[in-house]
Amino acid sequence: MSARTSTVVAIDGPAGSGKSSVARAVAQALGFRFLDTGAAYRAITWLILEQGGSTDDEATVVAALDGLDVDVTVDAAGQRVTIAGHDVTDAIRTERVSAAVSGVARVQAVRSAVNERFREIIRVAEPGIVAEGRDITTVVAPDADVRVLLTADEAVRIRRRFGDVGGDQHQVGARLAARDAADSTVSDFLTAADGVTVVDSTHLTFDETVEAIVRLVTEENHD
Ligand SMILES: Nc1ncnc2c1ncn2[C@@H]1O[C@H](COP(=O)(O)OP(=O)(O)O)[C@@H](O)[C@H]1O
Ligand SMILES: Nc1ccn([C@@H]2O[C@H](COP(=O)(O)OP(=O)(O)O)[C@@H](O)[C@H]2O)c(=O)n1
Repeated sequence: MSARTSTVVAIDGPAGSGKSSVARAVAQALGFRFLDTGAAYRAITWLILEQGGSTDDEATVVAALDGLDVDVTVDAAGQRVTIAGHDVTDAIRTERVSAAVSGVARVQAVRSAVNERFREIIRVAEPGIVAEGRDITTVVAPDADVRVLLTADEAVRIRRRFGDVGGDQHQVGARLAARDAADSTVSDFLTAADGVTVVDSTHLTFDETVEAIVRLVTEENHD
């Protein structure tokens, strides 16, 4: 038994599996906080691109950590991300950032720095928090009360992402697959670790997916 009184729900999974939208809805249903950890990696990526750098160059990525002032805040109104005082909540969602973010995520010094901040956010969250990303169930919060690997077939994930961003479906699919391939060399979010429950949303509606996870939390709290 941990001394923690709040409930921590950890969700990992590949791109387009529904992590951020489902996690946000689960948090709303339970009255919990919500943490989208990918936003921090995206913010650092945004900063490097803004400065004209390339995330392919590890030295550039490490240099961006020097004096880094990235803040992920979560309150009732949702999550805001600022970097060096700029609100980048919307700017970090562009395809340009998505295409470059894996270069930042593979740098261990970045992961250690952001994980420290995530753990602090999770530690103080009341009455609970839903945190989602690629390594929440395994590295950031392996002791979470409920740990979920949210999956869906790749074709379905591509269709969902295409529905959000539009453009050329073939290109959207190629980019999503390339990002998952790069990210999976860093974190294993394609197979469930011990004690992690797989929720496959391929044939579930959005609401059914949210309900499946809320049920896991409710069951855990009644144990
Ligand atoms: N079970 C589901 N059924 C249908 N659409 C879904 C489902 N889960 C998520 N979506 C939709 O798929 C899209 C991608 O979800 P998102 O939360 O951005 O995924 P991720 O954060 O894993 O990349 C969103 O438009 C979301 O509403
Ligand atoms: N816990 C996490 C979360 C995100 N990431 C990285 O951050 C990127 C953006 O994450 P995201 O959750 O916003 O991605 P989407 O699947 O929502 O597009 C991922 O492609 C990973 O490179 C990570 O390495 N570890």
